Amino acid sequence: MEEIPVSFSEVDRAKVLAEALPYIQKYYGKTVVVKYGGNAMISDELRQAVISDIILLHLVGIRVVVVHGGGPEITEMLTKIGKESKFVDGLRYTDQETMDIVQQVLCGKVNKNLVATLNRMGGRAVGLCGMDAGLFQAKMLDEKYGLVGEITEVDPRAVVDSLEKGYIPVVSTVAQGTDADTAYNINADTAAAKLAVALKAEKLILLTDVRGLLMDPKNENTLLPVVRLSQVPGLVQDGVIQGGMIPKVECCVESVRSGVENAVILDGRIPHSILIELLSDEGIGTMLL
Ligand SMILES: Nc1ncnc2c1ncn2[C@@H]1O[C@H](COP(=O)(O)OP(=O)(O)O)[C@@H](O)[C@H]1O
Ligand SMILES: CC(=O)N[C@@H](CCC(=O)OP(=O)(O)O)C(=O)O
Repeated sequence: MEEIPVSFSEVDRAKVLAEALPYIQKYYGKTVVVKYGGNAMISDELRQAVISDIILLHLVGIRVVVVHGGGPEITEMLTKIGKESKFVDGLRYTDQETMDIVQQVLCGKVNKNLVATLNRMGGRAVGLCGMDAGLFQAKMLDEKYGLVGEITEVDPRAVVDSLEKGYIPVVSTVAQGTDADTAYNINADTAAAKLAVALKAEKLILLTDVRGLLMDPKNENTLLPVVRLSQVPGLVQDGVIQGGMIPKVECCVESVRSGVENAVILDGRIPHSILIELLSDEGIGTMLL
C-alpha cells in the first residue's frame, strides 16, 4: 500500500484535535464561567489567546460566561487623578470617588473593550454589569472597606437570556445597592463564584498570574494539581495558602460546596491555558473538587 506523505507534526496535530472530542461532548450545552483578569488581560498576545479560546468554546456549543476584573486598570486610573489605592484584607478600600472610577473603568472601559475584541475576533458578545436587570444585588460588606459590597442576591436571567440567544455574556462586577442608593464594588473572583452557582455551572475557571496553588508559593514546580475541599483548612493552617490565594481558594470552595462540579485556578500567562484545561487530557492548573 502506498504511504501517505504526512509529517509527524501533522499526525500529532490531528491527535490533539481528536483528543478534544470527548471533552467537547462532556461540556456541550454546559455552562462554564471564566473569570478573566490580571496579566492575561494586560498583555495583547495573551488577551488574544484568551479571547480566541472563549470564542472557540462558544462555537463548539459550550455556554461560556466571562466575568472580568480590572484591578490594575482601576489602580492606573486612580493614580492618574492623584489618588493612592488602599487595600484592606486584599479588597480595595472604596470611597465614593473611588467607586465612581471603579464603575467607569470596569463597566465602561474594560467591559466594552473586551466585548469589542470578542466581536472583532468573530464572537457575538454582549456586555452586562451587575446592575443590569438586577444581576448582582449587594449590601455594604463592612464599613472598614467603604463601598465594597457583599452580594445578597444574584438574578442570572439577563445572562441566561443572552446565552439562549447565542451571545457570549461579558460581566463586570459592579453591583446595585439594596441598603443604600449606591453602587458597590465587588471582587471579581467572588462575583464569578456567585454567578457560577446561580447558573448551576459545570465549571468555574479563575485565571490568575501563577501556575495554580503551589505547595511553595516561591517555587512554580510545586503545583498541586488536585485539591479536595477537605484539604483546604489544613493548607491554610500550614501557611501554604496565603495572601491573595486565600480569597481565591475560598471562592472555589464556596462554589463547589454550592453545586459547581469543580473550580480551577489556572495560569493566564500560558497561551491557550483554557483550551488545554477544558479540551485535553492535560490538567494544567489546580482543580478544587
Ligand atoms: N500557595 C500559593 N500558591 C500560589 N500563589 C500563592 C500561594 N499563596 C499565595 N499566593 C499568592 O497569590 C497570588 C494570586 O492572588 P492575586 O494576586 O489576588 O491574584 P489575581 O490578581 O489574579 O486575582 C499569587 O501571585 C501569589 O503571590
Ligand atoms: C472590592 C475589590 O477589591 N474590587 C476589585 C474589583 C476588580 C477586580 O477584582 O479585579 P482583578 O480580578 O483584576 O483583581 C478592585 O477594585 O480592584
